[in-house]
Amino acid sequence: MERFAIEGGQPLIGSVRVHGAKNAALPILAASVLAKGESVIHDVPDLQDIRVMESILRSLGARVTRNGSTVTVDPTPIHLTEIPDELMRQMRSSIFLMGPMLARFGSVRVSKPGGCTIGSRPIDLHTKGLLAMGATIHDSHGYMHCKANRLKGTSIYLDIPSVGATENILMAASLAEGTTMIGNAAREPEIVDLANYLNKMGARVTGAGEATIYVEGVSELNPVEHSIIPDRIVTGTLMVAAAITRGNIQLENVVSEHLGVVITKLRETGVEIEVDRDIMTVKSSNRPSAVDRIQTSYYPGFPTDLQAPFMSMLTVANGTSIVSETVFEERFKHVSELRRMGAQIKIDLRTAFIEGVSELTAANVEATDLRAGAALIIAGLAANGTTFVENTHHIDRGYERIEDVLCSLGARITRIHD
Ligand SMILES: CC(=O)N[C@H]1[C@@H](OP(=O)(O)OP(=O)(O)OC[C@H]2O[C@@H](n3ccc(=O)[nH]c3=O)[C@H](O)[C@@H]2O)O[C@H](CO)[C@@H](O)[C@@H]1O
Ligand SMILES: C=C(OP(=O)(O)O)C(=O)O
Repeated sequence: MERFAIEGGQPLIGSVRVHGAKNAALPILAASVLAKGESVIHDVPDLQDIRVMESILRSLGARVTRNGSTVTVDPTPIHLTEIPDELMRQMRSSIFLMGPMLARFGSVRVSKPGGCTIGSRPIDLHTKGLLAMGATIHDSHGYMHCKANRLKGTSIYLDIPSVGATENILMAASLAEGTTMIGNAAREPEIVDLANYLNKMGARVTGAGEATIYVEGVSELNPVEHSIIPDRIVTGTLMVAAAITRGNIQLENVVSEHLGVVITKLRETGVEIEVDRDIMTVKSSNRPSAVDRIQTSYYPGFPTDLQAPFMSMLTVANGTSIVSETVFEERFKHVSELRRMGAQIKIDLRTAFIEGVSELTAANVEATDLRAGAALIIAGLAANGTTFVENTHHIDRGYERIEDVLCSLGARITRIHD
């Protein structure tokens, strides 16, 4: 077991580069099986979830190598179509192999994916989409065996603009016969990055980033080189960390357009933000002001993945803030831990009322999931005393060596191996 020890009270100062986006790299690595030959993907963060994706690809027979942040995948030797249950259970994104494996090899056997416990997270929209394209899915002993000769393009309307379902259908449709229309599609920047990757491979995807996506299927895709977009959630997390510590940081490799609502809300709290091409400066010298309302939503709304980190900052704001979580049913698990540190938060169903206190106090707290863990680190950076955050493995799923990044900005944080 590992935990972080964070000595609070140091303002973050300096400059860091933001790594590539986990949520773009995962579907793109899965999509690499659609091509015949070696794909080269740059700026792939070295994270636990990415290592699991690499292990899944290897377990199927693919050759996967890493050199720095460049990952090369050659799916040519793939000879198995069953994803081992122990790998499926390690993360939600294991389900990303369903669409591309089915489209390329006509068969895939998967069990229910694991992932952060932030809600029920069904996969009905993924399976409905593939069924509509002509796949058969046989459920038995906890496994789903999916088969198809060649998938057929069709019109699919998603009840919810699910990121994962949009991506799975998009990948499957690329090699289907005919045109697929995805209505009420997710519009996240990671969808656009996946579509750009597929189009480089020879796919015909239009409308990615909009609510209706069209995919004209082709019979073959080619391996290509691609660079992953910067991680907007890591960027947002570091912005909030700078704000709560009254710091002054420069973030390199940022796409500010991906963070519109986050920048607006942070400016409302009094944080100064300047953008010069892909460099963002975040500066704060005063106690933040409370915000009237934050409501998580699908892109371009406020990202649910930044709800917990943002809430940490609001615990020390001047006034009462209101934060509603509409995407996942159980994404307030950080609240009880923040209360241990002196935060004053009341919950009414899916809305939190945060009455800002002048100071947080250090405590032993537990990361229950990835972003809850990030939120506790942020709280620890500002708290009086030394905070211990248990269960670092959740945080390692999404932040590459977070303690090194924060230490390079002047934080005092160490990883303890018990
Ligand atoms: C690897 C990755 O990209 N993860 C992100 C992705 O997760 P993920 O793709 O799992 O999230 P979805 O967009 O699918 O989920 C949104 C909502 O739709 C529901 N739903 C989803 C699929 C389905 O078949 N049926 C269904 O009911 C979910 O329970 C949830 O309430 O988008 C989430 C929402 O922005 C982010 O928090 C995750 O960081
Ligand atoms: C919930 C997240 O990831 P995943 O969908 O991989 O569980 C996240 O990145 O915050």
